Order: sequence, then C-alpha cells, then structure tokens
Amino acid sequence: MTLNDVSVEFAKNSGLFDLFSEREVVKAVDGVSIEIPENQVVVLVGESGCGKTTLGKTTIGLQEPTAGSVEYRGHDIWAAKKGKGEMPYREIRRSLQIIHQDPGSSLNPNRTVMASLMEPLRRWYPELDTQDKRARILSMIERVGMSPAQDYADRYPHQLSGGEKQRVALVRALIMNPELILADEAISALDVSLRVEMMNLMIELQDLIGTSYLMISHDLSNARYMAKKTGGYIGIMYLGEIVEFGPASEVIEDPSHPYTKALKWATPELSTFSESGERMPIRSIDIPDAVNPPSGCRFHTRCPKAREVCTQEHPELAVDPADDLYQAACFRDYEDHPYWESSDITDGGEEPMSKI
Ligand SMILES: Nc1ncnc2c1ncn2[C@@H]1O[C@H](COP(=O)(O)OP(=O)(O)OP(=O)(O)O)[C@@H](O)[C@H]1O
Repeated sequence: MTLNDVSVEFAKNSGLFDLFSEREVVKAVDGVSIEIPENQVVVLVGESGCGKTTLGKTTIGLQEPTAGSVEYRGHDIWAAKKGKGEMPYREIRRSLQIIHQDPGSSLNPNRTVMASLMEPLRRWYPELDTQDKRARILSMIERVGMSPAQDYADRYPHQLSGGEKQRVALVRALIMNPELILADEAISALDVSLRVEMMNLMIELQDLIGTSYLMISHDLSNARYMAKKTGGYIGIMYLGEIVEFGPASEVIEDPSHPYTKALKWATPELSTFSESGERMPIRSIDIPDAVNPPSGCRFHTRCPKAREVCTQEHPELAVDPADDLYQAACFRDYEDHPYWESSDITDGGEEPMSKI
C-alpha cells in the first residue's frame, strides 16, 4: 500500500453558528506519504485526535482523501471504487480488512460464530462449497487457540469472553486472505495480560497468511513490542502529520523528534527519565486546536527545543528505507540548518517535572 501526500479534511460542525459564519475545517490528516510493504507491520502512535483512525481508514479505502492518492499494488483505490481503474474494486475491498477496537461490533449478537464467519466467505468466495467454507472456518478457529473449534463455532457472541471475541474478529479478517489488516486499537480493550497473547497470535498468523498489519495504538510500549518482534515500523503522528517514522530500534530506542521523546517519557515502561530533578521533555500538556494548528512546526508550542525558525518554517519528514534513511520532521535532525543559529523561544527549556 502506498499513500502519496494524503490529506483528509472534515468540516467541523459548530451548530447554529454555521448559519452565520464560515464552517471550520479540521485537517485530520495532512500531507502524509508512507509505504506499507507486503507482509510487514506498521504501527501508528500518537495522542487522541491526532488522526490515526482517519489515516487508517483512508489506507483501507473506508475514507476518501480530500487530496493525494492511496494505491494498492500501484492501483488508485478510489479510481477503482468509482469504476475507473483497471483492477476491479471487489478484489481491493477483499484484500483490505479491519479489526475494530470493540470486537462485538463486527459480530451479530443473534448469529452463531459460524454463521457470522460464513457470511463474508459467501460474499467473497462464492465458488467455495459449504463444506469447504466450514472446514476453512473451523481450521482458523482452531488456529487462534479456540478448541474444540466446533464448540466455539456454535456459540453466540454473548457466550464468548472479550479475548475470544477479538480472536473471532481476527479470524473474520484472516479468512478473507487479505493483503492488509487495519487493527485499530484492537488490543486496547483487552486485559493487560491478554494483550501480549493477542499480539503474539497476530504475529504468528501473519506468517501463515502473509498479510500486513497497520496497527493503531496510543501505547508506545505495545507499538514497540509489535514492531520489534516483526522487524516492522513505527510512525509517530502529531496533529495530522507523521513526524517520525522508522524501525523500533530507531524510533523508540533512539528517538529523534522531541515529540517522540515526550511520548517515551510519558510511557512508564519505556521512560528512562529519573524522578528527581529531571525536567519533563515537553513545555505544555495541552494539545493545540486541530482547526488552527500552530504555524511552522506544529509541535513548536510544546517543544522544549523550539527556536524562532520553528514558528515560521515547516520541517519535512524524510524516509527512504531502501537507503536506511529515517529523518524526523525536525530541524534538529539536520546538522547544517538555520535552526542552530536561530534564537531560543522557550525561556530556558523544559518545565520542571514538579509542575505537571
Ligand atoms: N467524521 C468526522 N467528522 C468531523 N471531524 C472528524 C471526523 N472524524 C474525525 N474527525 C476529527 O479529526 C481529527 C482526527 O480524528 P481521529 O479519530 O482520526 O484521531 P485519532 O488519533 O484516531 O483519535 P483517537 O485516538 O481518540 O481515536 C479529530 O480532530 C476529530 O475530531
């Protein structure tokens, strides 16, 4: 999957005032270009409202970009959806699947697990006979550790635990033989002890099916687990942009962007900051309004390293895995940049931790 300079805007509903004023626009995603290689894992991380879900939905064709293009194997998926491409949209749709945060939402409460899983197979693989479909479903149920499979297949959703429902949601996505699965906070609702189990299962089945995952998480330690174990990538999002992208070893062990450092600091399992006398690597905990994002670098209002130039110029992300290049969208990643001559705007840098 390839995203070329993708932006998604939403008109913000401000009620009665809409009649009298111009509608405000939220740029939920702003100029994102990424590549999700085949059989690979990319995890998007960022604070609430930074655009992770919008970017995820845009990647799998559930949200139309307002600018830029999304390509599946070189085919523009929106051209295909509108019947203008060479590849039938049906094939693209089947190849791009989703697992929601709430597994219950993809299961009909009045149908057994088997009936719920039969439905998509009937729709997308009509050539398979009923016996083949049943066999395929039962073998996948077994594979996700729900045994005896027939017993689970005959159950209704209310007879399953949260973890089991999420496994069924994973089976539902995997039986389609997809190229990419969007896992949007798919493990957040599970008990901590079950999260690692679910991630391990996803990884194991990835090898079996040969699918890619675009995983969305607000938790940097889960992102690290998934990306490190699979040799995948982490993308850090801030106010609609990806500000850092690379393998877990680059992004988590040795972050470049001040925002990634702040996220790491805020993640207890990863934080290497000591309690005493340390200053927190962020100037403000308030997220700016997405309707009127700050000029220049969007993080400059919170960045402890911000200088005058950051308020005026917009830093670009530079990524080229083929060249092992992962430059964050931060002027500090460039040795030779006017940033280094620019004046400090932070009044001495970070806030003391005691002020949080
Ligand atoms: N359908 C919509 N209509 C209007 N605004 C929207 C719509 N969907 C998302 N937004 C806005 O776009 C921005 C990004 O939202 P999005 O849900 O993609 O963020 P997120 O990072 O996934 O957040 P969270 O982690 O809370 O789910 C937010 O400001 C949100 O209010």
